[in-house]
Amino acid sequence: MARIAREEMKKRLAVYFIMGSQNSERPAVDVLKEALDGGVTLFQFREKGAGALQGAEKEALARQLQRLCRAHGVPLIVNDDVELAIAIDADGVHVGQDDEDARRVREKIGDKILGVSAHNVEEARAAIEAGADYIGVGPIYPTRSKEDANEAQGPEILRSLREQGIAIPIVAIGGITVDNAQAVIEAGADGVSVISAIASASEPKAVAAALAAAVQAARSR
Ligand SMILES: Cc1ncc(COP(=O)(O)OP(=O)(O)O)c(N)n1
Ligand SMILES: Cc1nc(C(=O)O)sc1CCOP(=O)(O)O
Ligand SMILES: [Mg+2]
Repeated sequence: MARIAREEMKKRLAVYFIMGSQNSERPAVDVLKEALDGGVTLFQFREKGAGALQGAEKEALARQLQRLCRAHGVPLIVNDDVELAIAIDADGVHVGQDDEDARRVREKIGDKILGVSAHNVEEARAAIEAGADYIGVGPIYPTRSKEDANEAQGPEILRSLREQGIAIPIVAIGGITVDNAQAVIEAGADGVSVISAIASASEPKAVAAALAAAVQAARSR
């Protein structure tokens, strides 16, 4: 298997849904099934925070969600837990600045997809050097889904990274909804990453479809 090509990565980032069992009152499997039917293009398993599953239960849920993703041809990325990603043969891993060193993660996961969080141009350059396939930039807008989130930076951070020559695929994250998705793509992101917009929706399929349409509309401008 070879590293994912840049253009393929950009396409995959279009509607990047992140979820763990703690993000919805409904079973995660049901929410993900509907979201995939709506057009989610990439999924991150992020089992984290109060009430998060651990150990064998966490791995069992990851494998359940992975079966769904595979049935839809959508890659599954594991958040933080590199050993779990390797154990279940996930498609990739996402790590932040306080997680395992990205260069070390690249060594461990070979050609799997590597996503790294970056909040400024220095972190973006370091992520590229470490072998990231994409960077997650946020929070763009205020979020209630991450306890230790930084201050919201607005879409200007995306424009600024592009102006400073950062060409790696970028997914924007934090407070993104159907209403502001076009603005972040126009500012330079290749896709949008969301938790609550889909996980808390009464109709995840409809929201995923609306996000896909918004990204597509902004891309074709
Ligand atoms: C796509 C994407 N972007 C950013 C993050 C945040 O990662 P991190 O800063 O490590 O925070 P946690 O998600 O681990 O709490 C992400 N998970 N995904
Ligand atoms: C997981 C995560 N990382 C962020 C960052 O800024 O790095 S913001 C965030 C939570 C995104 O959830 P919502 O779509 O509900 O705002
Ligand atoms: Mg992390």
